[in-house]
Amino acid sequence: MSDDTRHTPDDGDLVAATGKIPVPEEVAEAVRTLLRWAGDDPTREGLRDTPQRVARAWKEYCAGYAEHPEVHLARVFEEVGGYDEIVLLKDIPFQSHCEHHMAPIIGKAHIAYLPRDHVVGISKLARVLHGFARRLQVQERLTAEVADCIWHNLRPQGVAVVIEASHACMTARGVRTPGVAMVTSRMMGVFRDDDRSRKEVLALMGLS
Ligand SMILES: Nc1nc2c(ncn2[C@@H]2O[C@H](COP(=O)(O)OP(=O)(O)OP(=O)(O)O)[C@@H](O)[C@H]2O)c(=O)[nH]1
Ligand SMILES: [Zn+2]
Repeated sequence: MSDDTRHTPDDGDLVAATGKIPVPEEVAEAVRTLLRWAGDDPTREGLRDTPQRVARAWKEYCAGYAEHPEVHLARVFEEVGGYDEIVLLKDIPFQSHCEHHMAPIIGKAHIAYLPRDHVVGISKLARVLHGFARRLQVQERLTAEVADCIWHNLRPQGVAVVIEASHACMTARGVRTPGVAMVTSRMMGVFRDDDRSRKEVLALMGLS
């Protein structure tokens, strides 16, 4: 018998062969417990692989815990022809999960800043958003974390973040009220201190 046939696959082999991370048995068992508690039979065929799927899905929903979103703001560009007006990334779709019910939060964000000397690659603002959104959140903290990250790492003259989202814990359960959007905002620097700048950025976001 060759070494290969006696070989027991380990975690590295599983990742290499399927691209899937291994799921610890205690995590799978926790999902089985939840399935039983919900009223179903985790041994029936359709649910047999569900614990692994659910566990991997949660790793994906919560991938932000393994990220440091500020790294996306490390590379800046200074040759912008003296551009010193608002930069806005509008209608960025995102998904998060509320920390109270672990239910989806689905919405869009508008992220703006007024540069000081340098700008950042525009995709990086969306990367910062997703880095914080892929965690268990409340919308207020998500809004604040995105704004603070840009403020402290880019050191711009102003930051404005507005998030509009619907919470499945309100639409699919509990009060069961669909069609409701929660709106949160964080204004920093000139957008907080200067009425004209704040009005300008809100108008660009289509919110006034
Ligand atoms: N402020 C805020 N509240 C949130 C967010 N996500 C969920 N919630 C709310 O968190 C609250 C938790 O309330 P609790 O009374 O502890 O939980 P509950 O009994 O399940 O509440 P109901 O959802 O009203 O049934 C609910 O009112 C949710 O709507 C969020 O991002 N921000
Ligand atoms: Zn919730």
